Amino acid sequence: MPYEKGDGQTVVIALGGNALGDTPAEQLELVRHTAACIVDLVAEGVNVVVSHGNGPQVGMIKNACDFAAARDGKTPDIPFPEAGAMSQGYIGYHLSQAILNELRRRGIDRSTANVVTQTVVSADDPAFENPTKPVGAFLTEGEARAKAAETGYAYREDAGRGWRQVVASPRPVRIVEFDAVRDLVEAGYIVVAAGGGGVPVFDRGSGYEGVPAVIDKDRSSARMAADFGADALIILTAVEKVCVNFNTPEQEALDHMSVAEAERHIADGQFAPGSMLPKVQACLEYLADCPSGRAVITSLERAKDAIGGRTGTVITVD
Ligand SMILES: Nc1ncnc2c1ncn2[C@@H]1O[C@H](COP(=O)(O)OP(=O)(O)O)[C@@H](O)[C@H]1O
Ligand SMILES: NC(=O)OP(=O)(O)O
Repeated sequence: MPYEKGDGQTVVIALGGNALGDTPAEQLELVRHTAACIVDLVAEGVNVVVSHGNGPQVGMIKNACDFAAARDGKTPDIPFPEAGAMSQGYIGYHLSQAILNELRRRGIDRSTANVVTQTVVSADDPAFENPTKPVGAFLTEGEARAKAAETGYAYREDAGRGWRQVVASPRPVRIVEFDAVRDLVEAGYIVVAAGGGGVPVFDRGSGYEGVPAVIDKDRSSARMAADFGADALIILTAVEKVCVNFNTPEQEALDHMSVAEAERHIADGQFAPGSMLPKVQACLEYLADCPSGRAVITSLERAKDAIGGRTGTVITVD
């Protein structure tokens, strides 16, 4: 099936933690399923840009490097932005390989491109004063307190699930490699970009400089979707639809929200901070810049049906 330039809609997909898992072996297994869901869209003629999270992975890489350095005294210190770039390479490699294998299995003549991406953030972003983004593995409170004393890193309780290291999560201002991503998409590649939100960098005028932080991948995906003027931003997570009164007997799944309705639900505290709230906020950021667009939150498994308008929670301006 040869690629025809310009056919189909362009969508930016943000992959949640359930698409990747927590260990290399788990990830290699899970991305086969993830790739099948992505190639379902490619087969429908959709031009796909894929972004993904990296919280567990960047924490794993940084922790392994810190452990090795403390143990052998020879492994160099690996700064956080470098660990973020490594996480993009590691996850992008698995995703890209799985997509290529699925394309080959279906006889679709397309290829992938991974772009290790930098994202400009602002030095005066208040997020630097208040670390909120969980990275790495879950710990007990005792383990977290011991780690904090040993390393000076910040740890917090994460939604009743355990304790995790937290780092600053500044707002994405600009995707540095956006022009390259656009050219690759226009040339017919399935592009993996802005993984982990992109490595956060300051633009010092004289050059870029890495920053120890993790940008929310849904917000960077929204930035990229707006820059594309994409037909849709698709946020894939573990639930088919956004709910009000989530996890209560009154839970109600939403098929559609206007921006005004979404803002009302946010004001009512319907979406949990650190999980669903940033996803809905990312959708609103995309729609603010791209008012004719469509933002969709759904599960990985229902991505194809959601593109076809058959499920998911769709958010539009009206
Ligand atoms: N109002 C809500 N409606 C639906 N899901 C919600 C809501 N509030 C919180 N959630 C939870 O948020 C999760 C998505 O957040 P999270 O797991 O952090 O995302 P990611 O898929 O990016 O890793 C859902 O799987 C669900 O368990
Ligand atoms: N960068 C990012 O948003 O990662 P998670 O989705 O794993 O939190």
